[in-house]
Amino acid sequence: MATTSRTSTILTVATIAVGGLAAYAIYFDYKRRTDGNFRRKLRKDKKRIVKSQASSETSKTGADETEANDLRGALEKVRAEEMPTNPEEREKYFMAQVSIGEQLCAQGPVYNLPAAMCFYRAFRVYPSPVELIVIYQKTVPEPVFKVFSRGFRVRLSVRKLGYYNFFPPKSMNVAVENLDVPDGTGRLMRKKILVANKDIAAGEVIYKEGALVTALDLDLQGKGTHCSHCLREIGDGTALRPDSDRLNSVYCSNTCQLEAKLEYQSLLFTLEPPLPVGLTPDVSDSAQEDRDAAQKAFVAYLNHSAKASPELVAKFIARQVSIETSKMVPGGQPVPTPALADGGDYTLYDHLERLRFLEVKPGKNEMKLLGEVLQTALPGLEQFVTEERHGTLLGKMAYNSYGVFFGNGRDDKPEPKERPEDVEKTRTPLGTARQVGAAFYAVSSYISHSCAPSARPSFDDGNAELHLIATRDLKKGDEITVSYIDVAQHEDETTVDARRRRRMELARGWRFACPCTRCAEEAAESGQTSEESAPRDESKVEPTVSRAEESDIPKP
Ligand SMILES: C[S@@+](CC[C@H](N)C(=O)[O-])C[C@H]1O[C@@H](n2cnc3c(N)ncnc32)[C@H](O)[C@@H]1O
Repeated sequence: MATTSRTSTILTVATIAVGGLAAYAIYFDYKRRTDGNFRRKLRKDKKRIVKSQASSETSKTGADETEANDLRGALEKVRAEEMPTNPEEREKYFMAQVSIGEQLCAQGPVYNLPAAMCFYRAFRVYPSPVELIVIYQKTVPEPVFKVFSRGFRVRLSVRKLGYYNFFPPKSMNVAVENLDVPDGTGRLMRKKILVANKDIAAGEVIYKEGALVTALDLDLQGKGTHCSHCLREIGDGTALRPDSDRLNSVYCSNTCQLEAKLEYQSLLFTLEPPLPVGLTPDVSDSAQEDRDAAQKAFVAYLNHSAKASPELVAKFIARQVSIETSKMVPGGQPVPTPALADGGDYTLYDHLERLRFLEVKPGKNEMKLLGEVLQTALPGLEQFVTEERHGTLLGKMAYNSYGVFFGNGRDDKPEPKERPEDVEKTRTPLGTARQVGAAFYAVSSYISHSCAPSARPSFDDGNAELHLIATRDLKKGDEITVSYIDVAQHEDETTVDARRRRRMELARGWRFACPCTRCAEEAAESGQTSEESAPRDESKVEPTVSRAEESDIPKP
Protein backbone atom coordinates (compact mmCIF):
# COMPACT_ATOMS: atom_id res chain seq x y z
CA MET A 1 0.00 0.00 0.00
CA ALA A 2 1.39 3.49 -0.85
CA THR A 3 2.44 5.61 2.15
CA THR A 4 -0.30 8.23 1.85
CA SER A 5 -2.98 5.61 1.41
CA ARG A 6 -1.58 3.70 4.40
CA THR A 7 -1.55 6.89 6.47
CA SER A 8 -5.11 7.72 5.60
CA THR A 9 -6.20 4.17 6.43
CA ILE A 10 -4.56 4.44 9.85
CA LEU A 11 -6.23 7.75 10.44
CA THR A 12 -9.62 6.47 9.40
CA VAL A 13 -9.28 3.43 11.64
CA ALA A 14 -8.29 5.72 14.49
CA THR A 15 -11.18 8.08 13.95
CA ILE A 16 -13.69 5.27 13.65
CA ALA A 17 -12.34 3.84 16.88
CA VAL A 18 -13.25 7.10 18.55
CA GLY A 19 -16.67 7.36 17.00
CA GLY A 20 -17.72 3.72 16.80
CA LEU A 21 -18.44 1.73 13.69
CA ALA A 22 -21.61 3.62 12.94
CA ALA A 23 -19.56 6.79 12.62
CA TYR A 24 -17.94 5.23 9.60
CA ALA A 25 -20.83 6.38 7.45
CA ILE A 26 -20.30 9.96 8.57
CA TYR A 27 -16.60 9.71 7.82
CA PHE A 28 -17.30 8.32 4.38
CA ASP A 29 -19.55 11.25 3.68
CA TYR A 30 -17.00 13.70 5.02
CA LYS A 31 -14.28 12.25 2.78
CA ARG A 32 -16.55 12.43 -0.23
CA ARG A 33 -17.20 16.09 0.41
CA THR A 34 -13.67 17.17 1.25
CA ASP A 35 -11.10 14.94 -0.33
CA GLY A 36 -10.47 15.63 -4.03
CA ASN A 37 -8.46 12.46 -4.66
CA PHE A 38 -11.05 10.37 -2.97
CA ARG A 39 -13.84 11.90 -5.07
CA ARG A 40 -11.85 11.42 -8.27
CA LYS A 41 -11.20 7.78 -7.38
CA LEU A 42 -14.89 7.22 -6.70
CA ARG A 43 -15.84 8.84 -10.01
CA LYS A 44 -13.32 6.67 -11.85
CA ASP A 45 -14.58 3.52 -10.18
CA LYS A 46 -18.11 4.58 -10.89
CA LYS A 47 -17.45 5.15 -14.61
CA ARG A 48 -15.81 1.77 -14.91
CA ILE A 49 -18.69 0.01 -13.24
CA VAL A 50 -21.42 1.98 -15.01
CA LYS A 51 -19.81 1.03 -18.31
CA SER A 52 -19.71 -2.65 -17.50
CA GLN A 53 -23.23 -2.60 -16.14
CA ALA A 54 -25.03 -0.31 -18.56
CA SER A 55 -25.75 -3.10 -20.99
CA SER A 56 -27.54 -5.28 -18.48
CA GLU A 57 -29.44 -2.56 -16.55
CA THR A 58 -33.12 -3.52 -16.81
CA SER A 59 -36.36 -2.39 -15.22
CA LYS A 60 -36.06 -1.90 -11.43
CA THR A 61 -39.71 -2.56 -10.54
CA GLY A 62 -39.93 -4.60 -7.37
CA ALA A 63 -36.16 -4.98 -7.44
CA ASP A 64 -35.48 -3.32 -4.07
CA GLU A 65 -37.76 -5.69 -2.20
CA THR A 66 -36.29 -8.72 -3.89
CA GLU A 67 -32.78 -7.39 -3.30
CA ALA A 68 -33.43 -6.89 0.42
CA ASN A 69 -34.80 -10.43 0.76
CA ASP A 70 -31.93 -11.86 -1.24
CA LEU A 71 -29.45 -9.98 0.93
CA ARG A 72 -31.01 -11.18 4.19
CA GLY A 73 -31.07 -14.77 2.88
CA ALA A 74 -27.45 -14.56 1.74
CA LEU A 75 -26.31 -13.11 5.09
CA GLU A 76 -28.13 -15.88 6.97
CA LYS A 77 -26.40 -18.46 4.82
CA VAL A 78 -22.96 -16.98 5.42
CA ARG A 79 -23.61 -16.70 9.15
CA ALA A 80 -24.46 -20.41 9.29
CA GLU A 81 -21.18 -21.35 7.62
CA GLU A 82 -18.29 -22.65 9.71
CA MET A 83 -15.33 -20.33 9.90
CA PRO A 84 -11.76 -21.56 10.04
CA THR A 85 -10.32 -21.22 13.51
CA ASN A 86 -6.57 -21.35 13.25
CA PRO A 87 -4.74 -18.21 12.09
CA GLU A 88 -3.11 -19.71 8.98
CA GLU A 89 -6.37 -21.19 7.75
CA ARG A 90 -8.16 -17.92 8.41
CA GLU A 91 -5.58 -16.07 6.38
CA LYS A 92 -5.89 -18.55 3.49
CA TYR A 93 -9.67 -18.32 3.68
CA PHE A 94 -9.47 -14.53 3.69
CA MET A 95 -7.24 -14.44 0.60
CA ALA A 96 -9.41 -16.96 -1.23
CA GLN A 97 -12.64 -15.07 -0.53
CA VAL A 98 -11.19 -11.73 -1.59
CA SER A 99 -9.85 -13.25 -4.77
CA ILE A 100 -13.19 -14.91 -5.68
CA GLY A 101 -14.97 -11.65 -4.80
CA GLU A 102 -12.71 -9.73 -7.18
CA GLN A 103 -13.32 -12.19 -9.98
CA LEU A 104 -17.09 -12.02 -9.47
CA CYS A 105 -16.99 -8.21 -9.54
CA ALA A 106 -15.78 -8.37 -13.11
CA GLN A 107 -18.70 -10.57 -14.20
CA GLY A 108 -21.40 -7.90 -14.18
CA PRO A 109 -24.21 -6.83 -11.84
CA VAL A 110 -25.82 -10.25 -11.59
CA TYR A 111 -22.82 -11.23 -9.51
CA ASN A 112 -22.87 -8.19 -7.18
CA LEU A 113 -24.52 -10.10 -4.32
CA PRO A 114 -22.30 -13.21 -4.47
CA ALA A 115 -19.25 -10.91 -4.79
CA ALA A 116 -20.35 -8.85 -1.76
CA MET A 117 -20.87 -12.06 0.22
CA CYS A 118 -17.29 -13.12 -0.54
CA PHE A 119 -16.09 -9.79 0.85
CA TYR A 120 -18.40 -10.31 3.83
CA ARG A 121 -16.91 -13.78 4.48
CA ALA A 122 -13.42 -12.29 4.33
CA PHE A 123 -14.57 -9.51 6.67
CA ARG A 124 -15.71 -12.05 9.29
CA VAL A 125 -12.21 -13.48 9.68
CA TYR A 126 -10.16 -10.29 9.39
CA PRO A 127 -8.73 -9.19 12.76
CA SER A 128 -9.39 -5.48 12.28
CA PRO A 129 -12.88 -5.08 10.80
CA VAL A 130 -12.60 -1.32 10.91
CA GLU A 131 -9.44 -1.33 8.83
CA LEU A 132 -10.91 -3.70 6.29
CA ILE A 133 -13.99 -1.57 5.71
CA VAL A 134 -11.73 1.36 4.94
CA ILE A 135 -9.78 -0.74 2.47
CA TYR A 136 -12.95 -2.09 0.85
CA GLN A 137 -14.27 1.41 0.57
CA LYS A 138 -11.26 2.34 -1.49
CA THR A 139 -10.85 -0.80 -3.57
CA VAL A 140 -14.17 -2.62 -4.05
CA PRO A 141 -16.30 -1.38 -6.98
CA GLU A 142 -19.06 0.90 -5.74
CA PRO A 143 -22.15 -1.24 -6.55
CA VAL A 144 -20.61 -4.24 -4.81
CA PHE A 145 -19.43 -2.08 -1.93
CA LYS A 146 -23.00 -0.77 -1.62
CA VAL A 147 -24.37 -4.30 -1.25
CA PHE A 148 -21.63 -5.06 1.26
CA SER A 149 -22.45 -1.87 3.23
CA ARG A 150 -26.13 -2.73 3.32
CA GLY A 151 -25.20 -6.14 4.71
CA PHE A 152 -22.84 -4.45 7.12
CA ARG A 153 -25.63 -2.17 8.38
CA VAL A 154 -27.85 -5.23 8.95
CA ARG A 155 -24.96 -6.76 10.87
CA LEU A 156 -24.54 -3.54 12.89
CA SER A 157 -28.16 -3.56 13.97
CA VAL A 158 -28.08 -7.27 14.88
CA ARG A 159 -24.89 -6.58 16.80
CA LYS A 160 -26.46 -3.61 18.55
CA LEU A 161 -29.62 -5.42 19.58
CA GLY A 162 -27.75 -8.53 20.69
CA TYR A 163 -25.23 -6.70 22.89
CA TYR A 164 -26.58 -7.83 26.24
CA ASN A 165 -26.52 -11.47 25.13
CA PHE A 166 -22.74 -11.18 25.15
CA PHE A 167 -22.12 -8.56 27.82
CA PRO A 168 -21.10 -8.94 30.60
CA PRO A 169 -19.17 -12.22 30.37
CA LYS A 170 -21.03 -15.05 32.17
CA SER A 171 -17.94 -15.67 34.30
CA MET A 172 -18.63 -12.38 36.13
CA ASN A 173 -21.80 -13.89 37.75
CA VAL A 174 -23.97 -10.89 36.86
CA ALA A 175 -26.35 -9.80 34.12
CA VAL A 176 -27.81 -6.46 33.00
CA GLU A 177 -31.61 -6.09 33.21
CA ASN A 178 -34.09 -3.37 32.29
CA LEU A 179 -36.09 -1.52 34.92
CA ASP A 180 -38.75 0.99 33.84
CA VAL A 181 -39.27 3.65 36.50
CA PRO A 182 -41.24 6.94 36.66
CA ASP A 183 -39.10 9.88 35.52
CA GLY A 184 -40.98 12.44 37.63
CA THR A 185 -43.00 13.85 34.70
CA GLY A 186 -45.59 11.07 34.50
CA ARG A 187 -43.58 9.04 32.00
CA LEU A 188 -41.42 5.98 32.40
CA MET A 189 -37.69 5.92 31.79
CA ARG A 190 -35.69 2.78 31.20
CA LYS A 191 -32.91 2.19 33.67
CA LYS A 192 -30.44 -0.62 33.59
CA ILE A 193 -29.60 -2.59 36.69
CA LEU A 194 -27.16 -5.33 37.50
CA VAL A 195 -28.48 -8.60 38.97
CA ALA A 196 -26.78 -11.72 40.28
CA ASN A 197 -26.97 -14.64 37.85
CA LYS A 198 -26.38 -17.21 40.61
CA ASP A 199 -26.71 -17.48 44.38
CA ILE A 200 -23.85 -15.71 46.14
CA ALA A 201 -23.06 -15.79 49.87
CA ALA A 202 -22.35 -12.70 51.98
CA GLY A 203 -18.63 -11.85 51.89
CA GLU A 204 -17.99 -13.61 48.57
CA VAL A 205 -16.30 -11.81 45.69
CA ILE A 206 -19.01 -11.49 43.02
CA TYR A 207 -16.47 -10.51 40.35
CA LYS A 208 -13.21 -8.69 39.78
CA GLU A 209 -13.09 -6.01 37.12
CA GLY A 210 -10.09 -4.18 35.69
CA ALA A 211 -10.40 -0.44 35.01
CA LEU A 212 -10.72 0.72 31.41
CA VAL A 213 -8.97 3.94 32.32
CA THR A 214 -7.70 5.48 35.54
CA ALA A 215 -6.63 8.93 36.68
CA LEU A 216 -4.52 9.41 39.79
CA ASP A 217 -5.66 12.41 41.85
CA LEU A 218 -3.77 15.34 40.40
CA ASP A 219 -2.25 16.41 43.72
CA LEU A 220 -0.58 12.96 43.92
CA GLN A 221 0.66 12.98 40.33
CA GLY A 222 4.44 12.95 40.18
CA LYS A 223 4.88 12.62 43.96
CA GLY A 224 6.09 9.06 43.66
CA THR A 225 3.67 7.73 46.28
CA HIS A 226 1.24 6.07 43.84
CA CYS A 227 1.44 4.49 40.41
CA SER A 228 -0.07 6.74 37.73
CA HIS A 229 -1.45 3.70 35.90
CA CYS A 230 -2.76 1.16 38.45
CA LEU A 231 -2.86 3.65 41.38
CA ARG A 232 -0.96 1.23 43.67
CA GLU A 233 0.94 2.67 46.63
CA ILE A 234 4.67 2.76 45.90
CA GLY A 235 7.40 2.13 48.47
CA ASP A 236 9.88 4.94 49.19
CA GLY A 237 12.27 5.59 46.34
CA THR A 238 11.08 2.70 44.17
CA ALA A 239 8.97 4.68 41.70
CA LEU A 240 9.92 4.45 38.02
CA ARG A 241 10.05 7.91 36.49
CA PRO A 242 10.21 7.94 32.71
CA ASP A 243 11.97 10.93 31.13
CA SER A 244 10.03 13.60 29.33
CA ASP A 245 6.55 12.64 30.43
CA ARG A 246 4.41 15.76 30.36
CA LEU A 247 2.06 14.50 33.06
CA ASN A 248 4.92 13.65 35.46
CA SER A 249 3.70 10.06 35.58
CA VAL A 250 5.43 7.55 37.82
CA TYR A 251 5.00 3.79 37.78
CA CYS A 252 5.16 0.97 40.29
CA SER A 253 6.54 -1.54 37.76
CA ASN A 254 7.80 -2.01 34.22
CA THR A 255 4.51 -3.73 33.42
CA CYS A 256 2.48 -0.65 34.33
CA GLN A 257 4.87 1.62 32.46
CA LEU A 258 4.60 -0.50 29.32
CA GLU A 259 0.81 -0.83 29.56
CA ALA A 260 0.37 2.91 29.97
CA LYS A 261 2.70 3.57 27.05
CA LEU A 262 0.83 1.18 24.76
CA GLU A 263 -2.64 2.25 25.82
CA TYR A 264 -2.49 6.07 25.96
CA GLN A 265 0.68 7.63 27.29
CA SER A 266 2.63 7.78 24.01
CA LEU A 267 -0.20 9.50 22.22
CA LEU A 268 -1.14 12.00 24.90
CA PHE A 269 1.78 12.91 27.09
CA THR A 270 5.05 12.14 25.31
CA LEU A 271 6.75 12.93 22.01
CA GLU A 272 7.16 9.23 21.27
CA PRO A 273 5.47 7.75 18.21
CA PRO A 274 1.75 7.78 19.06
CA LEU A 275 1.00 4.48 17.35
CA PRO A 276 2.67 1.06 17.26
CA VAL A 277 5.94 0.80 15.35
CA GLY A 278 5.30 0.72 11.61
CA LEU A 279 2.08 2.72 11.78
CA THR A 280 3.16 6.16 12.88
CA PRO A 281 3.28 8.66 10.04
CA ASP A 282 6.52 10.66 9.68
CA VAL A 283 6.55 13.90 11.62
CA SER A 284 8.69 16.97 11.13
CA ASP A 285 10.65 18.70 13.90
CA SER A 286 8.30 21.65 13.88
CA ALA A 287 5.32 19.30 14.21
CA GLN A 288 7.01 17.78 17.27
CA GLU A 289 7.38 21.28 18.74
CA ASP A 290 3.67 21.89 18.20
CA ARG A 291 2.95 18.56 19.84
CA ASP A 292 5.09 19.48 22.82
CA ALA A 293 3.30 22.82 23.22
CA ALA A 294 -0.15 21.22 22.88
CA GLN A 295 0.61 18.59 25.53
CA LYS A 296 2.02 21.15 27.95
CA ALA A 297 -1.06 23.33 27.55
CA PHE A 298 -3.39 20.38 28.10
CA VAL A 299 -1.52 19.22 31.21
CA ALA A 300 -1.59 22.78 32.59
CA TYR A 301 -5.34 22.72 32.03
CA LEU A 302 -5.72 19.36 33.80
CA ASN A 303 -3.72 20.55 36.80
CA HIS A 304 -5.73 23.73 37.02
CA SER A 305 -9.10 21.96 36.69
CA ALA A 306 -8.16 19.39 39.39
CA LYS A 307 -10.79 17.08 37.86
CA ALA A 308 -10.33 13.47 36.80
CA SER A 309 -12.92 13.33 34.02
CA PRO A 310 -11.01 15.35 31.35
CA GLU A 311 -8.01 13.06 31.85
CA LEU A 312 -10.21 9.94 31.76
CA VAL A 313 -11.78 11.13 28.49
CA ALA A 314 -8.40 11.74 26.87
CA LYS A 315 -7.08 8.36 27.99
CA PHE A 316 -10.25 6.58 26.86
CA ILE A 317 -9.98 8.08 23.36
CA ALA A 318 -6.29 7.20 23.16
CA ARG A 319 -6.91 3.64 24.33
CA GLN A 320 -9.58 3.05 21.70
CA VAL A 321 -7.29 4.38 18.99
CA SER A 322 -4.41 2.20 20.21
CA ILE A 323 -6.50 -0.97 20.36
CA GLU A 324 -7.99 -0.57 16.89
CA THR A 325 -4.81 0.56 15.16
CA SER A 326 -2.67 -2.12 16.82
CA LYS A 327 -4.82 -4.77 15.15
CA MET A 328 -3.39 -3.51 11.89
CA VAL A 329 0.10 -4.79 12.73
CA PRO A 330 0.18 -8.57 12.42
CA GLY A 331 2.55 -9.97 15.02
CA GLY A 332 3.04 -6.53 16.61
CA GLN A 333 2.93 -5.83 20.32
CA PRO A 334 -0.72 -6.26 21.30
CA VAL A 335 -2.35 -3.40 23.18
CA PRO A 336 -4.06 -4.86 26.27
CA THR A 337 -7.71 -5.31 25.32
CA PRO A 338 -10.25 -6.00 28.03
CA ALA A 339 -12.35 -9.15 27.65
CA LEU A 340 -15.75 -7.67 28.40
CA ALA A 341 -18.06 -9.82 26.31
CA ASP A 342 -18.39 -13.52 25.54
CA GLY A 343 -17.64 -12.98 21.84
CA GLY A 344 -19.70 -10.73 19.59
CA ASP A 345 -16.80 -8.64 18.32
CA TYR A 346 -17.54 -5.51 20.39
CA THR A 347 -15.18 -2.56 20.58
CA LEU A 348 -14.41 -0.37 23.57
CA TYR A 349 -16.82 2.18 22.15
CA ASP A 350 -19.70 -0.33 22.32
CA HIS A 351 -19.17 -0.63 26.05
CA LEU A 352 -19.38 3.11 26.50
CA GLU A 353 -22.20 3.84 24.10
CA ARG A 354 -25.04 2.47 26.22
CA LEU A 355 -24.14 4.12 29.49
CA ARG A 356 -26.33 6.72 31.11
CA PHE A 357 -24.91 10.21 31.76
CA LEU A 358 -25.62 13.71 32.92
CA GLU A 359 -24.78 16.58 30.63
CA VAL A 360 -21.82 18.53 31.85
CA LYS A 361 -20.36 21.76 30.64
CA PRO A 362 -16.70 21.28 29.75
CA GLY A 363 -14.25 23.84 31.12
CA LYS A 364 -13.32 26.78 28.91
CA ASN A 365 -11.07 25.67 26.02
CA GLU A 366 -11.01 22.07 27.24
CA MET A 367 -12.12 20.57 23.94
CA LYS A 368 -9.77 22.81 21.96
CA LEU A 369 -6.80 21.83 24.14
CA LEU A 370 -7.56 18.12 23.88
CA GLY A 371 -8.19 18.50 20.13
CA GLU A 372 -4.74 20.06 19.73
CA VAL A 373 -3.08 17.17 21.56
CA LEU A 374 -4.82 14.70 19.24
CA GLN A 375 -4.30 16.76 16.11
CA THR A 376 -0.56 17.24 16.70
CA ALA A 377 -0.13 13.48 17.28
CA LEU A 378 -2.38 12.22 14.48
CA PRO A 379 -3.57 15.05 12.25
CA GLY A 380 -7.28 14.62 11.49
CA LEU A 381 -8.15 12.67 14.62
CA GLU A 382 -9.44 15.80 16.34
CA GLN A 383 -12.28 16.13 13.83
CA PHE A 384 -14.10 13.28 15.53
CA VAL A 385 -14.03 14.87 18.93
CA THR A 386 -16.90 17.21 18.25
CA GLU A 387 -18.42 19.41 20.93
CA GLU A 388 -21.32 16.99 21.32
CA ARG A 389 -19.17 13.87 21.50
CA HIS A 390 -16.76 15.49 23.90
CA GLY A 391 -19.61 16.61 26.20
CA THR A 392 -21.11 13.12 26.15
CA LEU A 393 -17.80 11.43 26.91
CA LEU A 394 -17.10 13.83 29.71
CA GLY A 395 -20.58 13.32 31.15
CA LYS A 396 -20.16 9.55 31.05
CA MET A 397 -16.80 9.58 32.78
CA ALA A 398 -17.91 12.03 35.45
CA TYR A 399 -21.16 10.15 36.10
CA ASN A 400 -19.94 6.56 36.07
CA SER A 401 -16.46 6.63 37.61
CA TYR A 402 -15.61 5.01 40.90
CA GLY A 403 -13.21 6.40 43.45
CA VAL A 404 -10.30 4.05 44.14
CA PHE A 405 -9.29 3.88 47.80
CA PHE A 406 -7.18 1.60 49.93
CA GLY A 407 -8.05 0.68 53.51
CA ASN A 408 -9.94 3.58 55.03
CA GLY A 409 -8.80 5.90 52.28
CA ARG A 410 -6.60 8.98 52.40
CA ASP A 411 -7.22 11.95 54.65
CA ASP A 412 -4.79 14.45 53.13
CA LYS A 413 -6.68 15.46 50.03
CA PRO A 414 -6.70 19.25 49.55
CA GLU A 415 -10.05 20.92 50.20
CA PRO A 416 -11.85 21.56 46.89
CA LYS A 417 -12.02 25.20 45.82
CA GLU A 418 -15.30 24.91 43.92
CA ARG A 419 -18.82 25.32 45.23
CA PRO A 420 -20.07 22.01 46.72
CA GLU A 421 -22.43 21.48 43.76
CA ASP A 422 -19.53 21.80 41.30
CA VAL A 423 -17.14 19.39 43.01
CA GLU A 424 -16.53 16.29 40.93
CA LYS A 425 -18.02 13.20 42.53
CA THR A 426 -17.04 9.59 42.05
CA ARG A 427 -18.88 6.62 43.48
CA THR A 428 -17.00 5.99 46.71
CA PRO A 429 -18.62 4.52 49.81
CA LEU A 430 -16.06 6.42 51.91
CA GLY A 431 -16.66 9.71 50.10
CA THR A 432 -14.72 11.11 47.11
CA ALA A 433 -12.38 12.98 49.50
CA ARG A 434 -10.81 9.66 50.51
CA GLN A 435 -9.93 8.34 47.07
CA VAL A 436 -6.43 8.28 45.58
CA GLY A 437 -7.82 8.43 42.08
CA ALA A 438 -10.78 7.75 39.82
CA ALA A 439 -11.37 4.82 37.49
CA PHE A 440 -13.91 3.89 34.88
CA TYR A 441 -15.30 0.34 34.59
CA ALA A 442 -17.65 -1.06 31.95
CA VAL A 443 -19.66 -3.57 34.03
CA SER A 444 -19.63 -1.79 37.40
CA SER A 445 -21.02 1.33 35.71
CA TYR A 446 -24.43 -0.39 35.66
CA ILE A 447 -24.71 -0.75 39.43
CA SER A 448 -27.42 1.40 41.01
CA HIS A 449 -27.17 3.08 44.37
CA SER A 450 -28.77 2.04 47.62
CA CYS A 451 -28.29 3.48 51.12
CA ALA A 452 -28.44 -0.16 52.31
CA PRO A 453 -26.40 -1.74 49.49
CA SER A 454 -26.17 -5.42 48.65
CA ALA A 455 -22.51 -5.14 47.59
CA ARG A 456 -19.46 -2.97 48.08
CA PRO A 457 -16.47 -2.16 45.89
CA SER A 458 -13.11 -3.04 47.35
CA PHE A 459 -9.56 -2.77 46.04
CA ASP A 460 -8.02 -5.66 47.92
CA ASP A 461 -5.16 -6.23 45.49
CA GLY A 462 -3.91 -2.75 46.32
CA ASN A 463 -4.54 -1.44 42.80
CA ALA A 464 -7.43 -0.17 40.66
CA GLU A 465 -8.89 -3.63 40.02
CA LEU A 466 -12.38 -3.46 41.52
CA HIS A 467 -13.46 -6.44 43.62
CA LEU A 468 -17.20 -6.46 44.11
CA ILE A 469 -18.07 -8.08 47.44
CA ALA A 470 -21.56 -9.23 48.46
CA THR A 471 -22.62 -7.60 51.73
CA ARG A 472 -25.46 -10.08 52.22
CA ASP A 473 -26.61 -13.38 50.79
CA LEU A 474 -27.84 -12.88 47.24
CA LYS A 475 -30.21 -15.11 45.32
CA LYS A 476 -30.04 -15.48 41.55
CA GLY A 477 -31.94 -12.50 40.10
CA ASP A 478 -31.41 -10.20 43.11
CA GLU A 479 -30.37 -6.66 42.28
CA ILE A 480 -26.80 -5.69 43.06
CA THR A 481 -26.43 -2.22 44.54
CA VAL A 482 -23.55 -0.25 46.02
CA SER A 483 -23.52 3.04 47.87
CA TYR A 484 -22.30 5.90 45.72
CA ILE A 485 -21.61 7.98 48.81
CA ASP A 486 -20.76 7.64 52.47
CA VAL A 487 -24.02 6.21 53.87
CA ALA A 488 -22.83 5.73 57.45
CA GLN A 489 -24.58 7.78 60.11
CA HIS A 490 -21.79 9.85 61.67
CA GLU A 491 -21.50 10.41 65.44
CA ASP A 492 -22.54 14.04 65.18
CA GLU A 493 -25.61 13.30 63.01
CA THR A 494 -29.17 12.36 63.84
CA THR A 495 -30.90 9.86 61.57
CA VAL A 496 -32.76 12.74 59.96
CA ASP A 497 -29.50 14.69 59.37
CA ALA A 498 -27.75 11.66 57.86
CA ARG A 499 -30.68 10.96 55.57
CA ARG A 500 -30.78 14.59 54.46
CA ARG A 501 -27.02 14.60 53.79
CA ARG A 502 -27.23 11.40 51.72
CA ARG A 503 -30.10 12.69 49.65
CA MET A 504 -28.39 16.02 49.11
CA GLU A 505 -25.18 14.33 47.89
CA LEU A 506 -27.10 12.01 45.55
CA ALA A 507 -29.07 14.94 44.17
CA ARG A 508 -25.88 16.97 43.62
CA GLY A 509 -23.83 14.20 42.10
CA TRP A 510 -26.36 12.04 40.27
CA ARG A 511 -29.60 14.04 40.27
CA PHE A 512 -32.00 11.43 41.54
CA ALA A 513 -34.08 10.98 44.69
CA CYS A 514 -33.11 7.75 46.38
CA PRO A 515 -36.13 5.41 46.58
CA CYS A 516 -34.35 2.78 48.71
CA THR A 517 -36.12 1.04 51.60
CA ARG A 518 -33.77 2.58 54.17
CA CYS A 519 -34.66 6.12 53.01
CA ALA A 520 -38.38 5.20 53.01
CA GLU A 521 -38.29 3.57 56.45
CA GLU A 522 -36.31 6.41 58.01
CA ALA A 523 -38.74 8.93 56.53
CA ALA A 524 -41.70 7.01 57.97
CA GLU A 525 -40.02 6.73 61.42
CA SER A 526 -39.35 10.45 61.60
CA GLY A 527 -42.87 11.24 60.37
CA GLN A 528 -41.75 12.78 57.07
CA THR A 529 -44.47 12.29 54.54
CA SER A 530 -43.65 14.48 51.56
CA GLU A 531 -40.33 14.29 49.75
CA GLU A 532 -38.12 17.28 50.37
CA SER A 533 -37.15 18.91 47.03
CA ALA A 534 -36.76 15.68 45.05
CA PRO A 535 -34.79 16.55 41.88
CA ARG A 536 -36.01 15.41 38.50
CA ASP A 537 -33.75 12.66 37.19
CA GLU A 538 -31.96 14.43 34.37
CA SER A 539 -29.73 11.54 33.39
CA LYS A 540 -30.02 10.34 29.83
CA VAL A 541 -28.72 7.97 27.21
CA GLU A 542 -27.52 8.83 23.73
CA PRO A 543 -30.30 9.19 21.12
CA THR A 544 -29.06 6.14 19.17
CA VAL A 545 -29.48 4.07 22.32
CA SER A 546 -32.80 5.52 23.44
CA ARG A 547 -34.36 4.97 20.00
CA ALA A 548 -33.46 1.30 20.09
CA GLU A 549 -34.00 0.69 23.80
CA GLU A 550 -36.98 2.77 24.74
CA SER A 551 -39.28 2.02 21.82
CA ASP A 552 -41.07 -0.70 23.77
CA ILE A 553 -41.53 1.21 27.05
CA PRO A 554 -45.29 1.46 27.77
CA LYS A 555 -46.64 5.02 27.25
CA PRO A 556 -48.82 6.59 29.96
C1 LIG B 1 -24.19 5.68 37.18
S1 LIG B 1 -25.79 5.34 36.66
C2 LIG B 1 -26.06 3.70 37.11
C3 LIG B 1 -26.61 2.88 36.00
C4 LIG B 1 -28.02 3.18 35.73
N1 LIG B 1 -28.89 2.43 36.65
C5 LIG B 1 -28.46 2.94 34.27
O1 LIG B 1 -29.65 2.90 34.02
O2 LIG B 1 -27.64 2.88 33.38
C6 LIG B 1 -26.60 6.30 37.87
C7 LIG B 1 -28.04 6.56 37.57
O3 LIG B 1 -28.76 5.39 37.80
C8 LIG B 1 -30.00 5.72 38.38
N2 LIG B 1 -30.02 5.18 39.72
C9 LIG B 1 -28.99 4.70 40.41
N3 LIG B 1 -29.40 4.25 41.60
C10 LIG B 1 -30.70 4.48 41.64
C11 LIG B 1 -31.68 4.26 42.60
N4 LIG B 1 -31.38 3.74 43.77
N5 LIG B 1 -32.94 4.60 42.30
C12 LIG B 1 -33.26 5.16 41.15
N6 LIG B 1 -32.37 5.42 40.18
C13 LIG B 1 -31.11 5.07 40.43
C14 LIG B 1 -30.12 7.20 38.40
O4 LIG B 1 -30.70 7.63 37.19
C15 LIG B 1 -28.70 7.59 38.47
O5 LIG B 1 -28.55 8.89 38.06
